[in-house]
Amino acid sequence: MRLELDGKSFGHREILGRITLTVSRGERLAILGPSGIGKSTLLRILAGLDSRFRGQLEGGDRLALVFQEPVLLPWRDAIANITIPTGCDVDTARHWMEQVGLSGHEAKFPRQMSLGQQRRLALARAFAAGPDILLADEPFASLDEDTRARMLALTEELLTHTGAGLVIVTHDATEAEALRARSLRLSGNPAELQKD
Ligand SMILES: Nc1ncnc2c1ncn2[C@@H]1O[C@H](COP(=O)(O)OP(=O)(O)OP(=O)(O)O)[C@@H](O)[C@H]1O
Repeated sequence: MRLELDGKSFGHREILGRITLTVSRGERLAILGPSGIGKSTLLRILAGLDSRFRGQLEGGDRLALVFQEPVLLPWRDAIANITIPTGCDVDTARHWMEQVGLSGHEAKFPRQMSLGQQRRLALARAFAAGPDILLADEPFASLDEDTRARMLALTEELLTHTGAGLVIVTHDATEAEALRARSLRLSGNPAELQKD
């Protein structure tokens, strides 16, 4: 995918300036920057969730999204939480649950799972969609250190295994390192991207 952004504003406030970004399969990119600078706004534009910007987005890639909140279907069990949104079959859903270490939890409802397990389920759902590029907005925030380290290692492994590309928004440069992602930093007003 390629984004050529000339600018993005909310009302009269110019949030993002000129930004050019290209990401393909196998490439990993981390977007760093302080709270409120426009990281999530940029990711939403890349995801096609916000089309009210000046510039051009060239797509064609299959995308999957992971957010800070797992955003699961509360009245469906774990397997259905993968099959319904992705359209994959039950065997594929089981395979991805196994990949993220959730074998045996297939019939559980989200509320019966810990936050770490729910996040892993959201990750399994994302990979079950067979994405060319995974777009992730702070998916490891507010996890305890051990769970965070395990989730980072798991995500790195699955990216390598599937060859999917990554754009991750994070406050934390160590996450970019753990994921072997190239770091770019949003700064300025309106914000632009600089090499970290
Ligand atoms: N829908 C909206 N309407 C108006 N202003 C918005 C909207 N969404 C975001 N903003 C503003 O745009 C700016 C950038 O927000 P954004 O959520 O992209 O920042 P962020 O870098 O992701 O922050 P954080 O790290 O805290 O999540 C903020 O000042 C925010 O208040």
